[in-house]
Amino acid sequence: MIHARGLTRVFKVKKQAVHAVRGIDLDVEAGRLVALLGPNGAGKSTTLRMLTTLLPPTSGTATVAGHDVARDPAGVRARIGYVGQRTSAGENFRVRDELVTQGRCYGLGTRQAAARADELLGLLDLEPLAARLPGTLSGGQRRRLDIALGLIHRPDLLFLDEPSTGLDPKSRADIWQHILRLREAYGTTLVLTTHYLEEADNMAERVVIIDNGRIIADGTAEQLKNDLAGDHITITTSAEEEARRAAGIGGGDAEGTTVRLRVPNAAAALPDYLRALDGSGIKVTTAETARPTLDDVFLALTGRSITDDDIPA
Ligand SMILES: Nc1ncnc2c1ncn2[C@@H]1O[C@H](COP(=O)(O)OP(=O)(O)OP(=O)(O)O)[C@@H](O)[C@H]1O
Repeated sequence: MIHARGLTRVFKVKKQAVHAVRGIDLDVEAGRLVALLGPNGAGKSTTLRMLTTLLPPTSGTATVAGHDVARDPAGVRARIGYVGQRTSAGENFRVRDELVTQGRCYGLGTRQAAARADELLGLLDLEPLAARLPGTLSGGQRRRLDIALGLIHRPDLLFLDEPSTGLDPKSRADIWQHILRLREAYGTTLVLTTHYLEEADNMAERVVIIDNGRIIADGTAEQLKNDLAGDHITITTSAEEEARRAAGIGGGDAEGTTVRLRVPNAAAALPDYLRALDGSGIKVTTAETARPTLDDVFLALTGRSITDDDIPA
């Protein structure tokens, strides 16, 4: 469904080059749900905008839904839907009319557009809001309308740029429920960007981590966590001197009376570690294990947290 090679975009800002995307290779098979995860400014939106033909690449190639983004942008657009960060609904038509008008814009006949609008109103739980003006909808409801607008022409592939950003936790969960539901109903390939770690972790089948314009990791959340981060063991001791010794024994870091280790399988490693500490006369007061998060993966790869603000230009 997507085949991109060396996709690159450089912006010129006051004669300075901003390397937003630095040679991305990406293949996405039909029917997949892929999350592009990365900190602010990593290049996620720019990648999406190139794949959706909204922005020409500086170099590199991409075929999307069987059409080349540079040579046949109209062919790409006819087969994809795009839900951008800003709302796409206008203010003049009521919700259902907005959908029908959008369908007509995509070349559907009036009856066909109306039938499709009704189908999407049902799928996205917008039926009770069909006669409202978009301006009167809540953030989450508006987002659902945006998704319906992106789906009106039955695209094979839907791009969503930060679909849940700016929503409260309940509306975020609700948007995800609808995204998963439409995937089940239509088998649409979904490519979305997010900087919410838990969402990428829990919802996407595949997570592509982007940093500083490059793909730095690509796989299922479980694969990435197992291969790149490892589990954590955290223990506390009664004295700082004991913590330092305990860190030495386990190969971890001590901070005050707390020691953290990274191990491939914490549940299996903990009993041996505790025995070793006991044998060295170190008194452990608490011990716990934890699975890594995608932020641990990002940290292991870049030395930074994904929520850090200081992103290189
Ligand atoms: N039109 C533009 N002109 C100049 N620089 C731009 C433009 N669009 C993006 N950039 C720069 O390119 C880099 C990547 O931006 P992009 O919006 O793709 O990141 P992002 O990962 O989507 O971030 P966010 O999560 O904040 O949307 C940033 O340094 C940004 O400032």
